[in-house]
Amino acid sequence: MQASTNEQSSPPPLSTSAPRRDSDWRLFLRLLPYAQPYSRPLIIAGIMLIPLALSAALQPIIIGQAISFLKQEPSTYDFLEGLELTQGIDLLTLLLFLTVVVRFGLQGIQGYWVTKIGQQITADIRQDLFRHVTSLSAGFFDRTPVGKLITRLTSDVEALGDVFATGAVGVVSDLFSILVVAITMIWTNPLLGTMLLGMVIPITGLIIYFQNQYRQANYKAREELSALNANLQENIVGIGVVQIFRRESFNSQLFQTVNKRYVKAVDHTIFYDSAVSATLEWITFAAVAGVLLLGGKLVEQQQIDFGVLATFILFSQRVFDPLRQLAEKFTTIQAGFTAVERITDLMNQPIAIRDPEKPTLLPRPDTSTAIGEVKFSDVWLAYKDDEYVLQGLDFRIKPGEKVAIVGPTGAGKSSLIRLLCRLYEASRGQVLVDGVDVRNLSQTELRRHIGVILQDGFLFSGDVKSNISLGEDYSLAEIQAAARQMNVANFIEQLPQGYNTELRERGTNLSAGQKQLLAFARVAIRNPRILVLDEATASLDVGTEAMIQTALEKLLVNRTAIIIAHRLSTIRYVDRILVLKRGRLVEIGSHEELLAAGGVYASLYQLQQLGVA
Ligand SMILES: Nc1ncnc2c1ncn2[C@@H]1O[C@H](COP(=O)(O)OP(=O)(O)OP(=O)(O)O)[C@@H](O)[C@H]1O
Repeated sequence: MQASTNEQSSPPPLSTSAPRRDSDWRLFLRLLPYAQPYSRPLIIAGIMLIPLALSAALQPIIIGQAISFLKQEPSTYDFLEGLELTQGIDLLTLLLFLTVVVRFGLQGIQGYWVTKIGQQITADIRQDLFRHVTSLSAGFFDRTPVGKLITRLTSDVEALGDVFATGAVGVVSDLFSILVVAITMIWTNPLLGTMLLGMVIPITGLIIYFQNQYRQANYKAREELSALNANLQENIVGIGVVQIFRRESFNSQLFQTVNKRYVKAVDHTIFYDSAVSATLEWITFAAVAGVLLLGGKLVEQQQIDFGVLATFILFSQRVFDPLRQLAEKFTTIQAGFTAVERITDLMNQPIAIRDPEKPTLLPRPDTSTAIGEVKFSDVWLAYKDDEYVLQGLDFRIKPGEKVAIVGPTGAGKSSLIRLLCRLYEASRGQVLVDGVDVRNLSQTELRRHIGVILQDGFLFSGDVKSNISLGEDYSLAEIQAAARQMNVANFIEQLPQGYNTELRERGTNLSAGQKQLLAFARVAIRNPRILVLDEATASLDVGTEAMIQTALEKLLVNRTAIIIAHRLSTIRYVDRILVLKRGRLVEIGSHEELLAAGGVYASLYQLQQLGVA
């Protein structure tokens, strides 16, 4: 099977400056699958909107009726006629009180419910996003700054959560209220009703315009925030280098530039946010003035009563009330939509390296066949289109063989290992483990059988025990056995809480050698058939290195091993040496053979002997 193109070079990067803007409706639809599990409570919350909106629309009518009733106007409803003054007023007060109870009661319950569901939906999205991001290929992480990813996983998801938490999702009920109030107004007095609605429509248009502008500005602001976080993250992770090279003030200036860009972007969002609030402020007063002007004339001409006029003055506030509410929730909602855009952008990142539908299993060890064979068959790799960093690699490593890979820096040693572990996929050719193409194996199966020890043994925050087991089901006895085998048991037992001692994130409370030995124990417990060591013995003192060498010798027994080493003196014990140069395999042979051949290896060796390289 030959892969035709290099998959990892094709996926689009996370979008940056130019916002790819979807309509609100399409964004809303993307959220729907998350809402589905909560459809029942959401429908009940939706039904609650009906009495809520009705009571909002009824209140101005009841107050208008009270005025009409007091003035004994013809527009008084039939059921009030014939009642005594106190009786009628009591009845209307009771009705008003009922609408108030319905509104406050239901609004509270509905708000609580929706917020709670919203938080659950947000948590589901966060969980999905985490799962997706951790499945993305190494290529994606190579081109995406960590700070940007963290922003999307934290503050973007949080911005979405805020839509629910701040009750901004209540705009649905606000919009429904506008509809009910509009119908009631037309039914009460078509002329005044039409006039008020005539004002609502262009204002809604204006608000939509400002909303769009706000969204664009907000997208930009979020991008700048990502850049800010990426810069921060880089400085914190690289603090050692920053301080040693006295780059503090230079980096501070760089940070200031990013910081200023962020402030500028946020300024734009504030402008559109204020524009909406200001528009609604004056329109409400303009509407009351309009009703007074037109309504006053109608009263004069005795076309309507005072009660109706009072009803419409209240309506003119009520109809803009939901719009005002919308404006208040507007920032949160737009930030929420921006967040959905950015979250879906991340969700849409294709998972470049997938497990096959029907994965093959690696042959199990039995007495007749040895396991741990590695074969590269005409393998090419380009990180970027057509820039091949590995070219036509063709070799076979026998089960149990110890092979070193050497070559000048940038020759492609680490890239070769990435292909073997399928962190990247070959642009052309096949990588086979025990005769099976790595693309036909599940990643779990492949990586279970390859133990990798990197230069910097990364430690997770957690105790020593869990840093060896890495969440898999090993008993304490097994963990202790692995630690003993790798000469690290004594050290662990001397720690304050032994195997339960908490290690700090990135293992800064351990020395490089101790971290290395823990990494050995982590691999030893898994008993892989192939061992990969990437510069594992670099940067250690002589004593620790001796300890590591003994541990390593034990680890190498009955396993295939591939060792990348710069210091050629450390790899004399290997069976064969593969020499890479500019992505090509230029020499293969034992130490003695290669020295005798007088090629690349021999000159590298001589340079190292002289202490030049
Ligand atoms: N993620 C990547 N994206 C693009 N190019 C890369 C990437 N990783 C490595 N390269 C390029 O591929 C080439 C081989 O790199 P690789 O890290 O495999 O070399 P190496 O032999 O392991 O080097 P060193 O000994 O310095 O670790 C280099 O030219 C490098 O610039």
